[in-house]
Amino acid sequence: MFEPAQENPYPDSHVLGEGPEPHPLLAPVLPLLGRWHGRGRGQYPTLEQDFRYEQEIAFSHDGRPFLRYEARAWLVDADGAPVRPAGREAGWWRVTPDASLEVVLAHPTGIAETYTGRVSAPAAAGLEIEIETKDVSLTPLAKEVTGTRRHYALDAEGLTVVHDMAAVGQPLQHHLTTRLVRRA
Ligand code: HEM
Repeated sequence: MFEPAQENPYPDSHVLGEGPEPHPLLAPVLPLLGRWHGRGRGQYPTLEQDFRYEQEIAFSHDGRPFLRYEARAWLVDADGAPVRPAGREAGWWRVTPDASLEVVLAHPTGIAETYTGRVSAPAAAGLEIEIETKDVSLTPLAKEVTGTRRHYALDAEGLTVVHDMAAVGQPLQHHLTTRLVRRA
């Protein structure tokens, strides 16, 4: 009934210089492009114990003014051995002409978040991004999350992500900090 489909002519790229030319509006966030891997520590007042994890993050683009974002984490024990899969999320980071960000993220735990935020470059080769939820939407079985704020800081050493969360009756406070390096 249909002709055979052709190869996708608009592939995503994680690497500058490969694939489509990045859209000019992406300039402020281009240092994020690529695959990142790191370790983190987490806590929340409702949890008996703090926890450790590893995380992979990937940012790519298809030539339009947004990044595709995906992250997955797994808990590790004190020796770094894997314990079990943990948080996963995926979404889109749209960059506006005034270098503001509009971010949409979805979680397998029934949580969908929209964020607004901004990019700043405080030091040469550095990058700081802060995004805060505008809305959080929950499926019936999701845990109650009412807001989150994320801070991304990129310097010569790598990428640090700090994630604060208001959830399960608690005010906005620290849940996660991850330190990542670019994956070859
Ligand atoms: C690196 C990613 C993440 C890791 C490693 C992580 C890890 C954890 C762990 C270990 C717990 C304790 C419960 C359990 O053992 O499953 C937990 C609880 C929780 N997390 Fe996360 N999390 C991550 C991301 C997120 C995100 C993105 C959100 C919200 C959008 C979130 C919201 C929550 C909530 C609401 C709880 C339940 C607290 C409670 O019921 O007392 N987490 N997380």
